Amino acid sequence: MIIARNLVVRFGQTLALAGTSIGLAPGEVVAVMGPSGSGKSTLLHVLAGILRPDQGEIHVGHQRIDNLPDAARSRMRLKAFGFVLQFGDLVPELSLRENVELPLRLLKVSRAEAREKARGLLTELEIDDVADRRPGQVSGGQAQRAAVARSLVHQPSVIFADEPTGALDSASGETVLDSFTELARRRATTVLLVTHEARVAAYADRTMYLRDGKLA
Ligand SMILES: Nc1ncnc2c1ncn2[C@@H]1O[C@H](COP(=O)(O)OP(=O)(O)OP(=O)(O)O)[C@@H](O)[C@H]1O
Repeated sequence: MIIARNLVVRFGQTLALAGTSIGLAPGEVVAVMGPSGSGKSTLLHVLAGILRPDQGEIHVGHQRIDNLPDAARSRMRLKAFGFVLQFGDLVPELSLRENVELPLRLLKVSRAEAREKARGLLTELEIDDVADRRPGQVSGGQAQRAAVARSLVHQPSVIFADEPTGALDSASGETVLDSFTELARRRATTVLLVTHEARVAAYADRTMYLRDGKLA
């Protein structure tokens, strides 16, 4: 699903990625672990087309993405990728339901169809009873489950998750990870899971270790 070769990213004197190559198969859940500053978030941002590498190539399916113009990369991100970040990153003014519908609305799916697709996921993630509340009016675990629903609703080919349960206590973190990985596997969605916690990486099919910008 994703093949990246010899990725190099520099921030001034810092070599954040030092010639890293990685391949993710369709439907695979892969964890990337490593100490603080080892380049995990940089790798995620580069693979997701948020950050352009200084060197190297990234292919998603049959398309090379690292050399696409910004507008084309943004469109591809919206269509083909989903994201779950540490603090959910939900729009605070919208209800959980509207947050989950958002990727579909941005892709010009009708309101009725977006509502129907969101409804299914809100039910599966057991947050349908709080779906009309805003992120500030629900628990951290419920908000993270809404972020998971939002990442899946447009059936992306890859979901990028950066410390998705880092802000939760371990019990709510496990509930979120259980449903996230179960739903992603059922839909054969590839997941790249960045974490420094072994108990989070345990949900993946395979774990890769980054150290000083290189995969071990
Ligand atoms: N925008 C930036 N400007 C300058 N240096 C940066 C920037 N982003 C990352 N770095 C540096 O690049 C290296 C890799 O950072 P990165 O955030 O990818 O690590 P990480 O493994 O995700 O760390 P953590 O687990 O602490 O989030 C670090 O040395 C970091 O200080």
